[in-house]
Amino acid sequence: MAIPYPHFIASEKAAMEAGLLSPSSSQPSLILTQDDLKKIAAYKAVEYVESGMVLGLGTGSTAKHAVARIGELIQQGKLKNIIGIPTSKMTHEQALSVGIPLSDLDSYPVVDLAIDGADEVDPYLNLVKGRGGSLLREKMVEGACKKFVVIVDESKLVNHIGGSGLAVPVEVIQFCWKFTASKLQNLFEESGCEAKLRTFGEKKEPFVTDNKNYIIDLYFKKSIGDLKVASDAILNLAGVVEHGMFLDMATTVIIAGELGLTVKNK
Ligand SMILES: O=C(CO)[C@H](O)[C@H](O)COP(=O)(O)O
Repeated sequence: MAIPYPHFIASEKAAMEAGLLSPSSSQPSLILTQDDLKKIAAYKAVEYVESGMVLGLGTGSTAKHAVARIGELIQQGKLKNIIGIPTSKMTHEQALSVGIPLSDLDSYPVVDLAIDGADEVDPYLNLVKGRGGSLLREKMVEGACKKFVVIVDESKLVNHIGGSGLAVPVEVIQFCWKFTASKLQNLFEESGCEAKLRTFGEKKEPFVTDNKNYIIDLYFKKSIGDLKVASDAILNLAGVVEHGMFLDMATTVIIAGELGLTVKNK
């Protein structure tokens, strides 16, 4: 998606660092893609990183720009003694490839800062995550961090979680997943909920997470209602491992959009 973007207002520094703007251009005039916006938000978030930090490394097409940038700054000697805690096997691979030393929550139970994308962000900074399938490890790592910076382009902003009509993912064990899916759907009957097993490929094989679980995607026709009540009800079902609503977890959300960067703090 190309977004016409004639006036770059708030994020010239981030755009320059992201290689999207030359320092010599006096009248910035850019056509930015959605991926450019993701990169700008990611580079801005990396400004929060300091040497010596234990860092939660998110997963997805936005977070991958942050991981690449952190690797670049380590290679340039501008960041030292960083320990990365990846939130997926994919991010683990990428972080190794760009030279970020890695560890895990067993060795580092307190994470200084995590940077990750999101699928939805509401006005209270509640999130939906996990459409990329990594919600369990993301919730563990991001739940252990002192500061959680979320990076999104403006297409991720919603008025109500689940209100976009797109998936709210729930990670479930494989055993009798149909039973769990029907329990989930019944929980939210009044919200017009449809529970669907996530599949991939032409053969529609079940998508299997890094933890060898399945994902049931919940689609809501009407409001989910109170998010904390919904969260507790989902987590109370045997067979459910975790869900993708990240309530009251983000401390900062960086949004890249048509008018530049917006930074929202809790
Ligand atoms: O939760 C996630 C993966 O489990 C991602 O952070 C989320 O899906 C956003 O991804 P992207 O930056 O590719 O839009």
